[in-house]
Amino acid sequence: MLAIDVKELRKQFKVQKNRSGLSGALKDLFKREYTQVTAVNDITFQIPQGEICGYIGENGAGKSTTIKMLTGILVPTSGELKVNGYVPHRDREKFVKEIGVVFGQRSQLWWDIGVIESFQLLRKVYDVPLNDFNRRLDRLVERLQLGELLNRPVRKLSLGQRMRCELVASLLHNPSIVFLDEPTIGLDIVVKTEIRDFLLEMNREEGTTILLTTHDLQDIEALCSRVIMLDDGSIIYDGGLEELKTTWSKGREIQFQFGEAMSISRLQQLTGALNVSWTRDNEFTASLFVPHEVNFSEAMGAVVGGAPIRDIKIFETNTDDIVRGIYQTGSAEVKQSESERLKETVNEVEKEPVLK
Ligand SMILES: Nc1ncnc2c1ncn2[C@@H]1O[C@H](COP(=O)(O)OP(=O)(O)OP(=O)(O)O)[C@@H](O)[C@H]1O
Repeated sequence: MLAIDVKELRKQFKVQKNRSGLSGALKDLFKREYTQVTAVNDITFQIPQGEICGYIGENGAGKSTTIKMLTGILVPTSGELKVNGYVPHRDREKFVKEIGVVFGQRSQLWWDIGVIESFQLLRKVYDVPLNDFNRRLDRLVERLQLGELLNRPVRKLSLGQRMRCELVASLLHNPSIVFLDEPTIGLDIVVKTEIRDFLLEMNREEGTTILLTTHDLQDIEALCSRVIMLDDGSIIYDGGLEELKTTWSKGREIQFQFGEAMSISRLQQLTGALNVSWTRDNEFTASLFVPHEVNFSEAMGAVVGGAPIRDIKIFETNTDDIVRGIYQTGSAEVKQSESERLKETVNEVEKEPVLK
């Protein structure tokens, strides 16, 4: 059975229009006008059990709305949706026992009471047998080092401490699917790493399926083999993270610092017929973009063998840049070749006066 099975899922919100000015406000009083916002636009995807999948997109792309439908908080406008075989908004009572949810920006713990009391209340909500609860709580408390925090009220915890408690709260009933909406938001790198390690371990040992929403692509790199990317309510990419990186990074950039001044025509002479492109930073420094289809050592050898070199730096395109590029074009399909882009840069540089 699939953990998550979504077909043509859509969510539209009816939003009241506000007309401008006093007369507009008066008109609004007597006759309201509404407009439709399509937050999620006929998306289809499946997640097998035991997978950790990243769900990413710019602000307002529709991530939280999807998670809210998957967890039964919102009713879809149309489409089909099954989580562990249940229709979330219909089978809520049975369904909630199988899922854990963490909304990084909201707490499921009671603010003024001790953490342990919140956990005990959640045991009652989820109807967890006392022995199972105690066993699981002991393990989680030890693993996430919460021992000293259990009797403190939630309002007195730091953000990192609270987030570790939120995770425990979402896992006390041993769910097989966990939805994490920005679980590392605002945390320092130490706590982020602890949480990532814990999630990986839980996935490995217990086979827990995780759907993770985040703006921190290092969360995705550390945890997810697959990523679903959303733009304006539609899925624009669904596949492996490595595949996304190779398809989109297009190649590598080598920055050369030369021992003598180099003109753009001399640089181009060095690499001859190779399908690479140059960007000249100043008279002694230039960057060479080598697309994946060009042999990297051949390109490097052509330059090193033909000009005096002082220093070389090699840059891989990082995931943040790749994803930013996709967000900007709004599609993981339509893309301008990186080498074409860099050729344009060279043309612009050529037009500039040569630095002396
Ligand atoms: N209750 C609502 N009523 C009206 N519009 C809504 C409602 N909830 C969300 N929207 C709209 O739906 C769209 C998607 O919002 P959503 O919160 O799902 O995006 P998101 O990808 O989670 O963004 P963020 O990264 O900022 O949390 C936005 O245009 C938002 O304004």
